[in-house]
Amino acid sequence: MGALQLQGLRKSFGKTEIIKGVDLSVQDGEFVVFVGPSGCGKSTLLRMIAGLEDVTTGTVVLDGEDVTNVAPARRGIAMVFQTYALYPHLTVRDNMGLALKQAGTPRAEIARDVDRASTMLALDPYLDRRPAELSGGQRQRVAIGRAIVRTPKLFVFDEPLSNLDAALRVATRIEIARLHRELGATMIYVTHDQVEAMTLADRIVVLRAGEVEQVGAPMELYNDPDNTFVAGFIGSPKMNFLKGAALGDRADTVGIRPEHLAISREGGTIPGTVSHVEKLGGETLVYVRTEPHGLLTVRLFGEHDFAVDESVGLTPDATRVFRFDASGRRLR
Ligand SMILES: Nc1ncnc2c1ncn2[C@@H]1O[C@H](COP(=O)(O)OP(=O)(O)OP(=O)(O)O)[C@@H](O)[C@H]1O
Repeated sequence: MGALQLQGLRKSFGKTEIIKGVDLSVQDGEFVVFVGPSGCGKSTLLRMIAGLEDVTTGTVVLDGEDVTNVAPARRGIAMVFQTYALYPHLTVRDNMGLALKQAGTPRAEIARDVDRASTMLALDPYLDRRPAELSGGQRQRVAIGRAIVRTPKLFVFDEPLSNLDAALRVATRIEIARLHRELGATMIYVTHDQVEAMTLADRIVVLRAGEVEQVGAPMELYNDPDNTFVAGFIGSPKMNFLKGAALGDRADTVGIRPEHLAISREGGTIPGTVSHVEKLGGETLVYVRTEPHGLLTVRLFGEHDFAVDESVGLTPDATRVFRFDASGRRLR
């Protein structure tokens, strides 16, 4: 139940091709996250899977069935969006049970399924309220509950947490991870949030301008990126890119993560000047102006007192550098 194959998927709006040939196989029960810069086509791809957007060429296969031309409601896919799209005049209970009611499900069965979902999502105390009487996080839980009661083959989520404040985002993220474990359902999730992608995904799909750059488990992408794009996109703060020639390195570009760049007042391989310091509590980020590499980021654990305009030296941990050729491809 819930295996998905995308084969040669393409999508054009007018003359502009937005999705440029995507092949992807998602296993039953897998949690796959789409990430990529704004406008790269994440939502469009998700909407093509759900049937909300026509496919220009290619096929969508769900559970072994070609659903490319099947209407959204008949695909067995439940969708959760950034905006909750709840019916304001219906109670939480009725919002959650509506799809089942419309499908002609017997009343007792609806009540049982709604109760089960509401218990999973800790919504029991709110079943008789209307959406206006709920917080944003509670509303999003109702939208998720509405998806669960349909026992879909596949869940698709389009930035479901981006309207929530920081604390609620964390709580709801953990709930989604738990739901995935409990339901064992296939989930496809679009986000621009690094932490959501890293913590929720079994595999992350990195998209760039309508094409797949790399697919892999979060730590695989972090530890073994194929190119400068993936290396720069996965990880926050992002990887530093240095000029190989200036370091006497055979590579065009040398990548080093901020946590693998040592900083010292006594000097180092790369001289520079502190341009800015951010103390985040548990860690300190020091931004250092260098020649010819530009602004580099150093990540230190704990609190550190580097001052703006101070002269420092940076030294990359030689065992943690990534090498890339002039086209950005990884040299292994
Ligand atoms: N209905 C449409 N007509 C024309 N162009 C569209 C349409 N929908 C999306 N696009 C374009 O397709 C591209 C991809 O959009 P999409 O919403 O899929 O990107 P995204 O990766 O989800 O971006 P974001 O992270 O900003 O939400 C964008 O350039 C967008 O302007």
